[in-house]
Amino acid sequence: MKLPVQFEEKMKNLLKEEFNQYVKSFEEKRHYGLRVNTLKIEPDQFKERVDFQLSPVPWCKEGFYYSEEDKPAKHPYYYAGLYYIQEPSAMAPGAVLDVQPGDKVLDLCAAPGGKSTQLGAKLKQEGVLFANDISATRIKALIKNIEMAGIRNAVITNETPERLSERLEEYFDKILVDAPCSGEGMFRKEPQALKNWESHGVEKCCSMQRNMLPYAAKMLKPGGYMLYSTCTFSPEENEGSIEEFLKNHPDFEVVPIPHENGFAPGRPEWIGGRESLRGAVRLWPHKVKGEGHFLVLLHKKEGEIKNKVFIPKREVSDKVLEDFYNFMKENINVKLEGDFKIHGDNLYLVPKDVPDLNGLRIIRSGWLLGSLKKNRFEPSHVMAMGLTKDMVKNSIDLPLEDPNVIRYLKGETLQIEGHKGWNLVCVDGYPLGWGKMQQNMLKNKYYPSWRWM
Ligand SMILES: C[S@@+](CC[C@H](N)C(=O)[O-])C[C@H]1O[C@@H](n2cnc3c(N)ncnc32)[C@H](O)[C@@H]1O
Repeated sequence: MKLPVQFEEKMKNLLKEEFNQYVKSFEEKRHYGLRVNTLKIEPDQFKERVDFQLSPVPWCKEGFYYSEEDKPAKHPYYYAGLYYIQEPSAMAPGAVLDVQPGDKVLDLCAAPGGKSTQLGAKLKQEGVLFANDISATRIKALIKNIEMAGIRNAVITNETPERLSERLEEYFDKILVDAPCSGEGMFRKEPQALKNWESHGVEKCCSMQRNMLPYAAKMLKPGGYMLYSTCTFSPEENEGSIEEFLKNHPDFEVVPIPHENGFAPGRPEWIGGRESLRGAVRLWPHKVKGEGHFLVLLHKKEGEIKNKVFIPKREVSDKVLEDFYNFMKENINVKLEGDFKIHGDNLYLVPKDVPDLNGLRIIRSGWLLGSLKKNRFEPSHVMAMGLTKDMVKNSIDLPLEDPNVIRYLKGETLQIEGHKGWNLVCVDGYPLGWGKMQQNMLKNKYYPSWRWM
């Protein structure tokens, strides 16, 4: 691989005798990874069900390397949201940030959602995940990935960190800032990263990172944790951006991340930074089976919350929800508790304790249940993905080898027997979407834009 001369020279100066080993890693094959979605299945069960050649990623207990021949993106279980295809090093930030069910979590730079889906799984549907990204195009993949994963407690926003911070001051327990960066760690995985490096230089990225970090800090509760990560090697964007941040935020300190599983320490000496930055982590492609990454965990000092965020009472009248309640009575075995919200004709279940967000660019206010049409409720594909088979009255459970699985995913009508009306179509018990049964024919309600091609 031809690396930019300027980049090679810089890395040679930094790494000295280690440089040869480092640069040799660019000639080696990249590693492929997938992360099991524990909202749907446990890793052990998953391993038994698939015939991929899996071996564990040391730093992420749900993460596995797979072989190039496995093709996991072309498997019905992928469509059922049982796993997310993720570069192994990219699993590290979500593994290190200790998210607990019930936490309020922000993923500030979330698209396409690799880390959001990981954090969402850790929340186990309790608490709230705010997944934000500034890019209106990249956010489309974020929506799809969160919805496919069956995360019911996510709010998706398309905002600047500054505007978010005006409304969500001291609100979050945990924040991930997976910052835009020059992407040097991705040169081996994505040749496009080399081109981006030339247009999105280190300097430009530093300024974006240094600009957003104070807003992220403002949104963190006293006593909360913030994880900053990049997929680049440049000291300026890593130890440098954090040194700059810590200079202006004495209420934050570095929490050392254990240097195990091949994790190498931060290098404060490269930017004349404080010693505690050695507690950061660098993932080097010549030391781990994965691409280049940097992570640092920061803790905000304990203290009183000065800015209590106002949580409005959301009430939608039973009259408006009548068709929805009728649908629930006929089709769903559980009661959905919480606040409902209507946008246009879309009905959402809003996660607990979400503040008033009026005026912000909200892409999803919570779990999109469906739409209130004239005299009926139409459940959404997103609702199907967030359900389990035992939550519905009627389902059609197809075994993996049944050709109807692929037919369903292609959007075809199925000649099949089942209960009249709405059915949750599953593969081996895992929901794929809705179908509506009419006289031995299952009308396919699979999302047209997600179809198997
Ligand atoms: C490294 S990528 C995030 C990858 C993502 N966390 C994942 O795991 O899939 C950085 C993201 O930051 C977004 N971004 C850039 N500037 C931003 C800003 N000022 N506020 C929020 N997001 C921003 C980009 O659109 C990009 O999607």
